[in-house]
Amino acid sequence: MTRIKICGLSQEAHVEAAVEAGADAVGFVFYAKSARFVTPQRARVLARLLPPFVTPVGLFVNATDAELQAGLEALPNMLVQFHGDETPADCDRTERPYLRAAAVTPGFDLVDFGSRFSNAQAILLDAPVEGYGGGGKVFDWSLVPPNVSSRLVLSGGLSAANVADGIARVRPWAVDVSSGVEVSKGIKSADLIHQFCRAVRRADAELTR
Ligand SMILES: O=C(O)c1ccccc1N[C@@H]1O[C@H](COP(=O)(O)O)[C@@H](O)[C@H]1O
Repeated sequence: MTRIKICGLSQEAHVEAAVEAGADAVGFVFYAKSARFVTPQRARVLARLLPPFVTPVGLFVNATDAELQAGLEALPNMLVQFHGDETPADCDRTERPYLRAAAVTPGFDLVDFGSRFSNAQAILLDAPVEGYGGGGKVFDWSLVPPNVSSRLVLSGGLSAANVADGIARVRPWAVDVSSGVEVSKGIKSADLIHQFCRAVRRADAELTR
């Protein structure tokens, strides 16, 4: 079963929609330059709506120790997503479970990346975009080698229309979406969140037939 993360939430209604739709994780963007930025205090309010077994994820881009600490104080049970230029040592700073994002370009060596970030719970594959992420761009899925030992989260330009294809080709542990469930940059749609989660479930059902 492919796990689902809905990222970049800033409104109560969309956190509720993600939970109702069956998302396994919801992401809060602690990167001030993002259109989806929320303060740790706001994320804390939103995360109170989460039931057990739905994981809050805090997304950081080249954060300072103080920024990381503020996020962790607001959401002590969060999974950390490093989506910038962080080194393995940067990611190990918090001693917390984390996802490490990688921009996939021709020549990208996923095996080497996975062994450098061996403490990551999963490697999150994204397209190279300006502003580090959340660009709604799909990368070339054929660049992902088969049978990599790292757990993979597929992201980058996913939507209800293409997520089944992505799952069939990459066979990721989880998928992550932001732009593809928005009506405009930073504005989520409960309807699109539901459509996305239904498309993932259909894709899983198709693969087990
Ligand atoms: O969402 C953002 O604004 C963002 C900013 C900086 C780094 C990452 C960001 N989001 C992550 O980018 C990927 C792909 O998103 P999209 O579906 O293509 O819009 C996803 O992992 C988001 O969590």
